[in-house]
Amino acid sequence: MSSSSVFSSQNKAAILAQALPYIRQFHGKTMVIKYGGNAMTEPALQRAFAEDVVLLKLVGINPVVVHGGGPQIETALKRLGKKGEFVQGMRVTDAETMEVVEWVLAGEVQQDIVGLINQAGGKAVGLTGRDGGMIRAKTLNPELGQVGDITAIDPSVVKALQDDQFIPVISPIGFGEANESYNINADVVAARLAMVLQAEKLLMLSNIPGVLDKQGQLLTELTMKRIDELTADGTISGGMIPKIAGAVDAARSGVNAVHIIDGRVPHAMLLEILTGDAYGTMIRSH
Ligand SMILES: Nc1ncnc2c1ncn2[C@@H]1O[C@H](COP(=O)(O)OP(=O)(O)O)[C@@H](O)[C@H]1O
Ligand SMILES: CC(=O)N[C@@H](CCC(=O)OP(=O)(O)O)C(=O)O
Repeated sequence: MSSSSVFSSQNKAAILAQALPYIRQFHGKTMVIKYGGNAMTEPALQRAFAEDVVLLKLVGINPVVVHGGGPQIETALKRLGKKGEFVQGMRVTDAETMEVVEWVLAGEVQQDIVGLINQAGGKAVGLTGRDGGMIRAKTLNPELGQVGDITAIDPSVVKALQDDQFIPVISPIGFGEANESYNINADVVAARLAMVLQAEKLLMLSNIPGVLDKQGQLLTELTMKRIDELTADGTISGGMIPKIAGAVDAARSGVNAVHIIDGRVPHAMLLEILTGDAYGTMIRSH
């Protein structure tokens, strides 16, 4: 069905006009967008995502993209006869896995996103946490190998790029005291960057409608108390653990709005930012 048969001209005009107060409110503000590996599997959806990012930039909002790539790393490991192992949503990362992680994230995944944003008319620049000395890390837990715990973030390279109208696209890789590489969960990087950049919003795009309860129903809003309950009873598990932890940290540290939204819904991010409609799960700081 073409979109013209769904929306009348008046409806389209109403939707566009609705965006104006949001464009005004968010002009000049930074929004950190976590683009999860599970949300980037469909070419048409990837193009829609890139268009949304460019549109945000063109209306004066500063998008900063932090990408994941868990499933893409998994595919590459499989080719080498290896299988990923996760503990509490973190990939156990031996030296060989670290090489694959860097090669996949800073290679094909990042370059695909950069290419699509540029094709859509933006000026994207791919970075890892090494660039501009952005993300310093240390070992999180020796049992997880080279999984990084962020010790410091220097966002000056991101700010410089933003000021020159570039769109930063960041791979979640950090570096340590001896210049060693660290694999950091992309949700954690996005949340920490949102905090240091004092972002207006942190949007996390995944392959689920939002946070679901035990019955699989969408929870549209989550308070800290409810998050504690859902974590304690195991409703929040696997990849949702670092996502929620990052969301909570960001919400508590002054990021105005933190949303977990469905990256499989075309333009969900744009609708969330530029209309009065609520999508996915919003995490509250109290
Ligand atoms: N309560 C929950 N609600 C929704 N998803 C959950 C929940 N608990 C665990 N998950 C899992 O978390 C996954 C999202 O995290 P992750 O796989 O890291 O996604 P991404 O790669 O998009 O960051 C979901 O696909 C789902 O399997
Ligand atoms: C330590 C850790 O788990 N790192 C992640 C980094 C990529 C990521 O976070 O990708 P998604 O956002 O697609 O899950 C990993 O190796 O899979």
